[in-house]
Amino acid sequence: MDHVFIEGLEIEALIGIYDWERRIRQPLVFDLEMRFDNRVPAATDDIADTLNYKAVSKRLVEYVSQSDFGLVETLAERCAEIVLREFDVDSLRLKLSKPGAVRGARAVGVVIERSRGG
Ligand SMILES: Nc1nc2c(c(=O)[nH]1)N=C([C@H](O)[C@@H](O)CO)CN2
Repeated sequence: MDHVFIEGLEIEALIGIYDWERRIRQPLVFDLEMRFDNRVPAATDDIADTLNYKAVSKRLVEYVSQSDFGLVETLAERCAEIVLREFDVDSLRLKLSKPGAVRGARAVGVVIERSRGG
């Protein structure tokens, strides 16, 4: 099966469990792999037949920029729900990285895999 992907989408958000984190915005990086049959848009060459990665990115930027969760787990789950509900995607893999959150690590975060209806 094919995928459409978004790699390294950087969005600033209020995120974290510590008091100091509630007063600043931090960069987050999103990587998504969304299952989608690309044969139709390949045959028609029509953007209307695609899973439009620009539209998905725009929606995530809109949502994440105004979010204020404590855990990256919660934000990742909400983002996956939005993509599955609002776009023609049956399943996806989403990696949410929080760069610089742990000294010595380039990034920390979560990877989740979700499908419609489970
Ligand atoms: N599994 C998680 N562990 C931690 C989280 C988190 O969201 N999920 N968050 C923090 C702090 O906010 C941290 O990022 C501050 O450096 C710690 N552990």
